[in-house]
Amino acid sequence: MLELKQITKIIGDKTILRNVSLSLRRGESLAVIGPNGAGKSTFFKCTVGLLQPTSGEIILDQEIIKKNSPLLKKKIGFLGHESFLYNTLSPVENLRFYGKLYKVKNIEEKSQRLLKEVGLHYFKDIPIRSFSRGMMQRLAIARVLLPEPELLFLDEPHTGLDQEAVKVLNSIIKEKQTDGTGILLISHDFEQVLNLCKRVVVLDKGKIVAETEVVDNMNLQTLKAWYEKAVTKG
Ligand SMILES: Nc1ncnc2c1ncn2[C@@H]1O[C@H](COP(=O)(O)OP(=O)(O)OP(=O)(O)O)[C@@H](O)[C@H]1O
Repeated sequence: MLELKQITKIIGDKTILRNVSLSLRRGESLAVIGPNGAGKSTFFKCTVGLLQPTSGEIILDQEIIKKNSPLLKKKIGFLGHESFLYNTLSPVENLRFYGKLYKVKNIEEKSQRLLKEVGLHYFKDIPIRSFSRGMMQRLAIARVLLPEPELLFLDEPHTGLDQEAVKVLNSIIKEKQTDGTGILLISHDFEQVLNLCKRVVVLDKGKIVAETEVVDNMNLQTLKAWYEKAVTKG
């Protein structure tokens, strides 16, 4: 289980996150939504170990986590705004590279299976420089899944994707949920939030201002109305 306790991040003289506390269990799916500039990406970077919080604690399976901690690398798969893929390499070569970096066993077999799963099997040996955004994102997802993370953190993963790529991405996220993987989704897309998550928090001006369970009768309209109210209050 991941627990964030009173995370504050100050950069220069700007307080970007203020005492953010949250927890995420395996098999849970949590969305973080909020206006532009609310601090969502900074929150994401702190939780995946790319940024060190100014104060507060990140606890993963009872262990306090610091920036670049090996435990974070092992257990959390994250997909941020950068794909961390190499343009001159093919999908297979990219996965082989990351597989070695993360000491994955049976890299070749797992890579083939994942490339089929994300629909890139026919393009597996072509350098990715000519790939579309959707294809890149499919490969980025395969890269994240290769070490079989226990928690999957996704920052705006649907942005710029075509419908087919959205379908592939969502079916993978749902499959991982049923396998017990914890999902944290940062998104502007309320439809995807409703479709994929069971719990939603609103981050506004660096603070969590509201939280709700996604109940069965919640639709796009009720979610939006709840969000607007939370942001106006916050
Ligand atoms: N390295 C930095 N130095 C100074 N200010 C920063 C830095 N990173 C982020 N900020 C500021 O912190 C605030 C929150 O940024 P962040 O990118 O986390 O927000 P966000 O909610 O992800 O926004 P968006 O939805 O537009 O991506 C913004 O005002 C941003 O300009």
